[in-house]
Amino acid sequence: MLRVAVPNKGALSESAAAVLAEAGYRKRSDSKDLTVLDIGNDVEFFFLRPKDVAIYVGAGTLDLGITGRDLARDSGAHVDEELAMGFGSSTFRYAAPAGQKWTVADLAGKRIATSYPNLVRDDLASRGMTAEIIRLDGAVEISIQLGVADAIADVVGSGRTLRQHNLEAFGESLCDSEGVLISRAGVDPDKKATQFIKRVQGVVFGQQYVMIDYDCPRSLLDQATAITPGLESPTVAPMADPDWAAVRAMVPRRDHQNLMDELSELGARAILASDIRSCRF
Ligand SMILES: Nc1ncnc2c1ncn2[C@@H]1O[C@H](COP(=O)(O)OP(=O)(O)OP(=O)(O)O)[C@@H](O)[C@H]1O
Ligand SMILES: O=P(O)(O)OC[C@H]1O[C@H](OP(=O)(O)OP(=O)(O)O)[C@H](O)[C@@H]1O
Ligand SMILES: [Mg+2]
Repeated sequence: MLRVAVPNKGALSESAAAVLAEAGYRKRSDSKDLTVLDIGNDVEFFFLRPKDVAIYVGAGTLDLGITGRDLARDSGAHVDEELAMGFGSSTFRYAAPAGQKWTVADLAGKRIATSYPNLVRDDLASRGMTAEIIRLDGAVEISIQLGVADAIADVVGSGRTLRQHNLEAFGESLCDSEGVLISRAGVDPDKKATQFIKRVQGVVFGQQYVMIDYDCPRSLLDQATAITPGLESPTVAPMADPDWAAVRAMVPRRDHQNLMDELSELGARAILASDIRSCRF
C-alpha cells in the first residue's frame, strides 16, 4: 500500500485536500483525523504538520508527501520534487522596519528572527556572513517590535502582514515556494507511486488550463489556430456549413480571457471556455 503524507493544517492543507479529492482519493471525514485508509485506491494518507512531511519522506517512512518547497528545503531532508502543485505560492524574504533602507549586507552580526533557520543560515553562509538567528515558531513579524530581533526572514504571500507591522522586505527572495509533491531523494517512484503522481499531476495541470471551443471561418483558420495552438495541435472538425470549422484547443488558464478577445476580434464565433477537471498528457 502506498503511504502518503498530507499537511494536516495551515496554508496548504485545504488546497492539498481539494486536489486529492478531485484526483479521486478518499477525503478526511474529520479535520482531527491523522490517517485515512483509502482501500479502493490502495493508499494510506497520513495528516502531518507541514513542517514534518519532508522528514518522514526523506527517511523513507512514507513514500510521497505534500509540503511547501520552503519547508522541504529548510528541513534538510533528502527529498526530490516530483511535482509543483500550483497553490500556496510565496516568497521568503528578509524584512526590517520600513524606511531604514536595509540591504542584505547590513544583516551581518544582527539578530534575525525566523521559523526557517536553515534557509537563513545557508543564505548567509553563501554570502560569507554570520548573524544571530532567533528561532521562532510563528508570528515572526511581531518580533522586532517586541525587541528580540533587528530583522526577520519570513514567508511573504500577499505582503499584508509585513505592511501591518510597518516592515519592508529587502534583498532577493531566498526561496520561491509553492506546494510540492515530494519523494525520497534518489529513489525512483515505483509503479504505485508513479500512478499517484500522474493522477495528481492530471488535476494540477487541468487546473492550469482551460478548454477553448469556437467556430471559425475556414478563411481565418491559420490565424485562429496560431492564437490557440493547443499542446500538440488543435482539433479542427468540419461543420455542416463548409465555409466554417469547429476548433478545440487547451490554453493556459491565465491567458484565456485575452485569447478569447483576440479570437472574437479576428472573427471567430461561439467561443466557449470550459474547465478541465483532470487530464493525462
Ligand atoms: N500567506 C501565505 N501565502 C502563501 N503561502 C503561504 C502563506 N503562509 C504560509 N504559506 C506556505 O505554507 C507553507 C506552510 O505554512 P503553514 O503556515 O501552513 O505552516 P506552519 O507555519 O509551519 O504551521 P503553523 O503556522 O500551523 O505552525 C509554507 O510552504 C509557506 O510558504
Ligand atoms: O504576506 P501575507 O499574505 O500576509 O502572509 C504571510 C504570513 O502568513 C504566514 O503566517 P501564518 O498565518 O502561517 O502564521 P504563523 O506566522 O503563525 O506561521 C507567514 O508566516 C506570514 O506571517
Ligand atoms: Mg504559518
